[in-house]
Amino acid sequence: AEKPNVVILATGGTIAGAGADVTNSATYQAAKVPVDKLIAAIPQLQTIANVRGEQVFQIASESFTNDHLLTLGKRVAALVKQSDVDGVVITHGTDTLEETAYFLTLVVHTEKPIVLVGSMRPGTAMSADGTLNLYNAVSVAATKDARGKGVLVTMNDEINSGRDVAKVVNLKTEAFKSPWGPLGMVVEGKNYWFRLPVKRHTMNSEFDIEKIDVLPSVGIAYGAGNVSDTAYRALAEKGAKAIVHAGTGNGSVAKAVVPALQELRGQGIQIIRSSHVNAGGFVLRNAEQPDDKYDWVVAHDLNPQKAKILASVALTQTQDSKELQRIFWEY
Ligand SMILES: NC(=O)CC[C@H](N)C(=O)O
Repeated sequence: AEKPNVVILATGGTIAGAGADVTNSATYQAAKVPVDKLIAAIPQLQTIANVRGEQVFQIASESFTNDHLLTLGKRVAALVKQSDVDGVVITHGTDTLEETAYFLTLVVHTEKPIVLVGSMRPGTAMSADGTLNLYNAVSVAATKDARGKGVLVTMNDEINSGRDVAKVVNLKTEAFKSPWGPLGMVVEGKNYWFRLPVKRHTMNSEFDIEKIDVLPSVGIAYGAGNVSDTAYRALAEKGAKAIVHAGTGNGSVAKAVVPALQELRGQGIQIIRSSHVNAGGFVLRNAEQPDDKYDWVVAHDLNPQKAKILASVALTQTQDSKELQRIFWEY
């Protein structure tokens, strides 16, 4: 049989990082090594697929903007339409990898595998994890088994859903976890699957990158003890169309903040209650706060940064809070 064709879109991050010494596992510069060098370092890639690379960006992922998301999304959407492309791998910094993975899950209409991958150690370090992670990502993108399962993330031998995986530990190579468990494992270039995502994604999404040219501004403000309403009001003043409340516990909102959020909702800004508990928040509607009365939205199980992505994608299509809540339940 002919080998599948896999395109690697490189965006930077630690997987393209370089340090001064082999002992530098955490002190290094991200986004240094070009994609052709990453590919050339793993000749075994060519035994599983015809692999070619494109350098889309060369940045650390904390500097991703909405414009980067749109540029990358449109490139992925164009590639998956080509008959000579069977799968796409995206190398990415790990800090916002979960945001990009979720964004692509929402807006790219394809059954072809799209796999995001990063690393926790630069390629110059002892026990660098990038080569195996990239080999695994290409092997997943090259297989028909990965089709129709939504955007995937391969790190540390696990295959996770791009929808719910998050970076939950830094420094460790087991940095990425989904609160609902991995979809599968990849071992010696073979993938083994155990579950499927049930939320709407890719082919079944009502959103389409080809119809999105601007993402509305959505801000995140953090809940903690002794919090004030300053950050919420500042985001509103700078033109946020929605504010994600990165709340404590079940997205709870401090007494000092509730009046500001009621007022901002009155001005038309959408208020979205999420939770920043890091092993997986789960916000219940009308539990901690009377969301129906205040006309607020709850983020379901999405962490604040994923809630921000879904809100900005959804706001390209609706300004209605009920519709927004439906979208937060379905995606
Ligand atoms: N491990 C990493 O990739 C982190 C490096 C950098 N902060 C980034 O996200 O691009």
